[in-house]
Amino acid sequence: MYTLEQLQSLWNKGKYIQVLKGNNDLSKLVLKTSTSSCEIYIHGAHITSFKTNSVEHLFMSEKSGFQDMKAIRGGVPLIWPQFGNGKIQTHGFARNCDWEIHKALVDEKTQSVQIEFLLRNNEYSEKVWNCNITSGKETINNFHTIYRVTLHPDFLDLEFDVKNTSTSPSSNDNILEFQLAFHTYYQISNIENVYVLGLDGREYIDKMNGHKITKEVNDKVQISNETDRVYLNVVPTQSIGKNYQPLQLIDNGSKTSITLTYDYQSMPDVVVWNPWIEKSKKMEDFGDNEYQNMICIEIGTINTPVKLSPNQSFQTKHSILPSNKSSL
Ligand SMILES: O=P(O)(O)OC[C@H]1O[C@H](O)[C@H](O)[C@@H](O)[C@@H]1O
Repeated sequence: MYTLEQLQSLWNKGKYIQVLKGNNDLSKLVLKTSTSSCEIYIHGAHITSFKTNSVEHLFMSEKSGFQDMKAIRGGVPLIWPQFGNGKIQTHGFARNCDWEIHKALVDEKTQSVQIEFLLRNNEYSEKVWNCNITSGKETINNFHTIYRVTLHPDFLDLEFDVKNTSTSPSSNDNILEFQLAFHTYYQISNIENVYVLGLDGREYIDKMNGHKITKEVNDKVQISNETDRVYLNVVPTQSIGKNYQPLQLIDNGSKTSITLTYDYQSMPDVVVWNPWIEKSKKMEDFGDNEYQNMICIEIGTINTPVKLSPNQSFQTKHSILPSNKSSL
């Protein structure tokens, strides 16, 4: 475990990258370009702020704890290797543990700043997360995971790479199986003012209605009650018979929009979540009325987990592109 001073001497890069003391004395990285900024906690490799032209795009709960082994509420929690409930803790452990800083790069030509985090199997993961193997005996999952965050002057790139580092000779054994989601909380003027484009005609698992598979019939998806849906295969296809509409969050209150692009092959699912009134009251680390100022649009691979044989790798990418105010 590095001290703040050690992290600063290793990773500070002039005006572009600074390691600072964040909430509850946890260390955070502050990335800056001429027009944008981003803050990332080492705890969970958790992005807590992304601004372009001084406008904040991410919602953070005022009641979020910043505690060891707990997730931060808001920003971009990284959900890996499990989404929701399952064999290990809800939404996996990547959001609850400290990541290693692996690389820091400043590209003056493209005006971008990049941080690379690394997570490998560790004492904790080895205790809680075993492989499914065919030969009977359970073994630990061996993995090498890279999370790359690149801040550009007007958008943010998130890349996630996983390698199964098991040395098992049999490809049927030691399969690394996981789900993944970028569980992003967007800051909005008010839930009444927003809608999501790009989901029309898609099927979704409606977690508020017994996981019923339902077809989205709205061009504009608006939220007016507790919403918890996993949209499936949100991949552009000809069969829809309409022009391709990218996934977009429109806020008519602030007159802004955010376009979300992602690698459809590796991350075909999109979650839309808002806890609404009753659930907000039950969540300890979330304000009673904060549901009005956030919406989660989560890109991931949830319905079909990824399975990697020993030595196989997985790579994916997601970008968050805010518009200029004038574009609406
Ligand atoms: O409270 P958390 O573990 O962070 O989960 C918050 C929410 O995350 C996702 O969006 C799930 O679809 C929801 O079912 C869950 O309530």
